Amino acid sequence: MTTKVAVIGAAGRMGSTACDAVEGAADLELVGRYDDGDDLGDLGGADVAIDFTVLAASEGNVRQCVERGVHVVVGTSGWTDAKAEELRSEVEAKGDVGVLIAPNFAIGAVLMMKFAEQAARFYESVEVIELHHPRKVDAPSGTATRTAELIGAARQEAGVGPVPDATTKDPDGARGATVEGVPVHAVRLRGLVAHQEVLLGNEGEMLTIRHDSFDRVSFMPGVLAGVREVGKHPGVTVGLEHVLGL
Ligand SMILES: NC(=O)C1=CN([C@@H]2O[C@H](COP(=O)(O)OP(=O)(O)OC[C@H]3O[C@@H](n4cnc5c(N)ncnc54)[C@H](OP(=O)(O)O)[C@@H]3O)[C@@H](O)[C@H]2O)C=CC1
Ligand SMILES: O=C(O)C1=N[C@H](C(=O)O)C[C@H](O)C1
Repeated sequence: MTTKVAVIGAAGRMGSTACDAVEGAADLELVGRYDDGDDLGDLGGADVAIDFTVLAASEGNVRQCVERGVHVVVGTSGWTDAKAEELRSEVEAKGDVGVLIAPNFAIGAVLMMKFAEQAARFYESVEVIELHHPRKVDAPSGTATRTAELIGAARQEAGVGPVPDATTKDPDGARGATVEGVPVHAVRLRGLVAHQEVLLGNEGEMLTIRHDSFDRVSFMPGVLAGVREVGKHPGVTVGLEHVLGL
């Protein structure tokens, strides 16, 4: 039996790659492509919808899918824990419907976040540098934000104090954004796709954890795993690691 899939944001960079991936999978059938201004209607009878749009649109798209009893795999960045929490009771009220929100579908990026979370408690200093293509509209990236949240929580749990930093003068924000106490820096550079480094430092040593997506196909095994698994996870799940059993 095939799973029917609709893609929202289908003309975009990720949406079009996801359409190709669904069409290339023998167990999946692409039943709908939706973009800005399209009525989602019954989503072409889809079992699962994939959303790669912008946050402002994604929130409404997800709610419409849930209302229709369609599972959703969300890749759009900007879904904070608080937003996911707001959605939780609405999704749970629909019984079996599953919503999977993944800041990053690349397997290596999921591992990078996991490794950074594990390393966090051992280091005094930590900084996140995310590097992306210059057409990206949001900064810092969803992946960098999630990474910093995981690191911040691990440091807090272990009782690690604030990162040492003597800066008292930074009128132009050269030290970057601060997410959960972790400095986060965003680079936008022609030629890049999606990359991130987590730098962890102690007296006399540094650990660098780096992941590179050189092509958007890198996200597709994770997207397809999400499509296949989301129905087995009723409610709201944040992070592909839960689907991968990490
Ligand atoms: N989780 C992950 O692994 C990854 C997540 N992303 C995230 O996915 C999102 C999309 O990225 P990307 O594909 O590069 O961006 P694009 O701008 O290429 O694609 C976004 C698409 O969504 C469409 N869109 C905008 N508003 C709506 C709406 N209301 N309903 C339906 N479609 C709409 C846009 O149409 P139009 O151009 O006409 O406005 C466009 O076709 C971003 O948030 C990005 O950060 C990206 C890569 C990996
Ligand atoms: O916009 C992108 O390209 C990406 N967005 C996601 C993010 O914000 O983390 C995932 C990946 O970094 C690519």
